[in-house]
Amino acid sequence: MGKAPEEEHPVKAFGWAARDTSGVLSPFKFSRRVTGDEDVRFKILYCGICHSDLHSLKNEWGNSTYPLLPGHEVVGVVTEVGSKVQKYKVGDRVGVGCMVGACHTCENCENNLENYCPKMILTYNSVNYDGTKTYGGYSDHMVANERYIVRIPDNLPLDAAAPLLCAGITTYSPLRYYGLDKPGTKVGVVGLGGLGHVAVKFAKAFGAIVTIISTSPSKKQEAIEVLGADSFIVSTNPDEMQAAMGTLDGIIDTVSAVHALVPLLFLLKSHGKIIMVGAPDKPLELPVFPLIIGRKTIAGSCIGGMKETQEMIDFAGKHNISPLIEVIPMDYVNTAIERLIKADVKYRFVLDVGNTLKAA
Ligand SMILES: NC(=O)c1ccc[n+]([C@@H]2O[C@H](COP(=O)([O-])OP(=O)(O)OC[C@H]3O[C@@H](n4cnc5c(N)ncnc54)[C@H](O)[C@@H]3O)[C@@H](O)[C@H]2O)c1
Ligand SMILES: [Zn+2]
Repeated sequence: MGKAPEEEHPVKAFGWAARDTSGVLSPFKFSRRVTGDEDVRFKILYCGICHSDLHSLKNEWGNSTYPLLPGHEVVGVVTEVGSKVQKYKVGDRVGVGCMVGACHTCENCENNLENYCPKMILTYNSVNYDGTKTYGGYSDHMVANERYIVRIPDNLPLDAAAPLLCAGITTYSPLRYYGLDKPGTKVGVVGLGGLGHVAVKFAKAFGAIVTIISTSPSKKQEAIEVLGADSFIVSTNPDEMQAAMGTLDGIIDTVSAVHALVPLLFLLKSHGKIIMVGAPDKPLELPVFPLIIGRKTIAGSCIGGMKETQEMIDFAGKHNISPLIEVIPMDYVNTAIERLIKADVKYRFVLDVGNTLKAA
């Protein structure tokens, strides 16, 4: 039997965790390590709620261990730094995204792609170098090696910057890697939630012509007037889908549940690509003929490396890209999760941890 979460490390910590697959969160006492030589400790002020938190809370991917304390869009202010920390000082505005560790010797790590390291340590529901569990950002403070700390640009509000640490990098990285970042490129975005709406903002900032493909006609006006999308297709409307056939260079697919790929393949030009970032818990159906005809690609992408994450958030600062958020108190978290299941959020819940997380 290992030690209780509260006794594992010297520094007391407090947050909200789920104890079982019901996913219901409640106050939870645990502990975090002392600030190591290369560590940055920060007080958490805000934490975004990603759909991955929901998948994990309810063990939809089959890999959850409990207690599970989610949160990987974590921002706050530095309270302590280790003696060898170079880049940060007390008072800096910083964040942590989906990872807090990797092997640092494999080919991916050497190429600044810690996100593809087989030994990547996730911010929560993962195992630390010392064998203890990782706990996420629905909590009072965080400690991480400075390599996994991101500096938040001065002009970005901290609450709205939080979602960039997952939703931001997860959409920025494939737009860049798959060449969908060129002015005039025709980019489709499927699923207008947390990831999707940020994908629209980045694609627009790159100069792309952006089409949203959504099941919800009610989102159209805002998508065009507020998010700046160039067009909006209702995926359940055959006429609109038919009219857009063969028009897109690439599609970022952020849908969190099982859905049809073939209608999306038909929207692509020849040589077009669909990049899957949404992570449904069950396999999607993929007939190959719509792929062969027109030499189309279906690919995937997982968050982004730390170097690219800093680049992404600096780009967001430069172009004033702020996710649209609904800031909520900590004790609203279970209601927020229920609303996220119904896609009832525009477009990201962000927990006001700093003002509303009360120690037991
Ligand atoms: N690849 C990665 O690195 C990565 C990173 C973060 C999140 N994710 C995954 O991306 C997905 C989206 O995350 P999010 O936080 O943006 O979620 P979200 O709930 O904010 O958005 C999901 C969107 O998908 C739409 N949707 C749901 N079911 C649908 C269906 N059957 N058909 C069409 N549209 C549907 C919803 O209306 C919503 O707009 C999740 O599966 C999440 O786990 C992956
Ligand atoms: Zn996420």
